[in-house]
Order: sequence, then C-alpha cells, then structure tokens
Amino acid sequence: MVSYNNDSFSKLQELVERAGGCAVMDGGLATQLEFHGANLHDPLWSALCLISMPELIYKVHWDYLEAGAEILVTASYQATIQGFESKGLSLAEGEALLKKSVSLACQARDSFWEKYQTCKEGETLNFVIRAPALVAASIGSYGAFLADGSEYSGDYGPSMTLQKLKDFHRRRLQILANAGADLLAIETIPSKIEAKALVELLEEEDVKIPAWISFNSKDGVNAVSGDPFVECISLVDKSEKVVAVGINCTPPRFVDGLIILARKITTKPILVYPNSGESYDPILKEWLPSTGVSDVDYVSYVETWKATGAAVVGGCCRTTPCTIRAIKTALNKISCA
Ligand SMILES: C[S+](C)CC[C@H](N)C(=O)O
Ligand SMILES: N[C@@H](CCS)C(=O)O
Ligand SMILES: [Zn+2]
Repeated sequence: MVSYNNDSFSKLQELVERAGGCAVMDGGLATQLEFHGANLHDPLWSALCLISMPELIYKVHWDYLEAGAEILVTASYQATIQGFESKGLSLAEGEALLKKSVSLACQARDSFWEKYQTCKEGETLNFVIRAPALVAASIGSYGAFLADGSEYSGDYGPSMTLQKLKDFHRRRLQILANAGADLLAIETIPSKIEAKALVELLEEEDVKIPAWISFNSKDGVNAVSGDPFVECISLVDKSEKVVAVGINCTPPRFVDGLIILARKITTKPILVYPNSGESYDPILKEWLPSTGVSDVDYVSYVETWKATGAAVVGGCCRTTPCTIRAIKTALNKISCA
C-alpha cells in the first residue's frame, strides 16, 4: 500500500488547492453497483456486496477513478456490525468486512495511481493525476442501518436518545478509524442529535483521522429531521476532529442556498454531493422515476456551487461515473476560463 508522510487534513487541503479550489469526489456507489448487476433489495443494501461480490465494489471504485474522482467513499455506508450479525455473521466477521470496505478502496486507489501516475493528459484519460486519490470511510446514519429510509426523516421514534446513538455508532467508528482510510465520511446525517453523538464519539475515541460530517435536506433550509441546517453546521463546526462539512443526498436545486447558509457559519471546506433529485421508496428499495435531473442539468449547477464556496463537488445516490466525468470537465472549463 502507498504510504504517506503528511496528515490527512493537509492532504485534503492540498487536494483542493491543487484542483484550483474545487476538487472532485466520486458519485453514487450503490447506483453503480446496481448498474453492474448487483441486487441491493436487502436490509444491508450496498453492504451486501462486501459479502457477496467484493470485486464489484473494487470495479466501481475504479470506474469513479477513471471518471476523475479524487476522493473515494467506501462501501461501508450501510455496513454495520449489527446488520452483519443479523445475517448470522460473527463480530469478528463483521469487523473484517468493515476493514475490507476500506482495503478495497485503497487497493483501487493504489493500483490506479501506479498505472496512471506518469500518464500525460489525453493519453488515456483526459486529465492528469497529480496525486493518489483520498479514501474516505463512509459512516451512514442509524437510519441507514434500519433500512427503512429513515435517514430521510431522522425519525427514530420517541425512545431514541443521544446515548443509544452513541452506543450504536461506537464500534464501527473505532474500526473504520483504524482501517487505513485517510478520512471518515460521516454522511446523510439527518439531525442534530445524531451529529452530536458522532462528534462526541470522535472526541471520546480520540479518532486519529479527520472526519467530514454531511447532512441531507429536503427543503434547502433544514436538515431532513427539521433541525435548522445552520444549527447542524454550527454544532459540527466546533469540533476540531471535523475538518470539513457537507451537504449530500439532497436535491441539487437546494444546494447553492445550503452552501450560502453553511458559509455564514464555518470556514471549513464544504463538500457537496447531491443526489439526482429523485425520491427513494424504502419499501420497494427503488428510486421513483422522472423527478430527477439529467447529468447535463446537474452539471449546470457546478459553476454556482464552486462560486458559492464548495471545495469539493461529487454526487450521491443516482449519480454515476458519467455525472462525475461531466463535473470534472465543467470544473476544468471554469478554471481555464
Ligand atoms: C441512501 S438510501 C437510498 C440507502 C438505502 C436505505 N437505507 C434502505 O435500506 O432502504
Ligand atoms: N455513500 C452511499 C450513499 C449515501 S446516501 C453510496 O454512494 O451508495
Ligand atoms: Zn445518497
């Protein structure tokens, strides 16, 4: 594995600087797994592939690297020890699968760097790679584990407490923080209470790699739970362990307003990786057609997102390597203009 001598926060900053102020991350991992034939109609959703088809996860990471992604998010979004246990796997097996999610992304990143580091622009890829991509270990919300779509409401019932959320998240966070990733991608977080649980855990567990925390919204003002977005950002901004904040799995039309709100609160880098704007049906485990935006429309937002203050742009659910390729091209055009 490639070893690095600078810390991950500098690596994120350097990545953004090298990219001219706005770097590119990957797109929907689960979406591309499905494109390659994976069936994710299961409570483990994309994490099922860690058990049944890990080589497909490697392939999807590779697809996104070829599309221009400079940050890869691992397949651990819905991978939890509790979820693996409900499939009959042991604690040790569950922990090994979490580590595997990171090693698959690291292996793809390292092989890609080895293959293309000396490649000139236009030779094979239409961009130059100046450094290996970063690997961000995904930590999805409690709602992702519930597999009922409640990451889009944050409604975990009246008996949910801060302590229960911390108990739920603790072990996976420990494992992923020590698995060789550059960053933790704490993503699709619906509420303040869940963000607070995770921020407290980062401190209590003395996590040594930096984290980003990313919220989702369905109205452009609040996180999906109804907690004001600015309060969510303000909460995570105070943590030194949180080196960037994000907006993800949110319809593109809300993103520029959310960047403006975040910018008023934080000087940390802002990542934006919206979904296609479609709605998810958690019973069918499918996306409802025809409410999303095309890649062309999605990319028309990129210039505004960069101008408004996004340091990293990518995609979440229902975005593909085509989306990421188009974002990369759009950002190159802006910096050459
Ligand atoms: C981000 S959602 C599309 C992930 C899948 C959801 N947690 C489910 O299991 O239905
Ligand atoms: N990171 C996950 C989705 C989060 S909503 C994925 O790309 O499949
Ligand atoms: Zn998503």
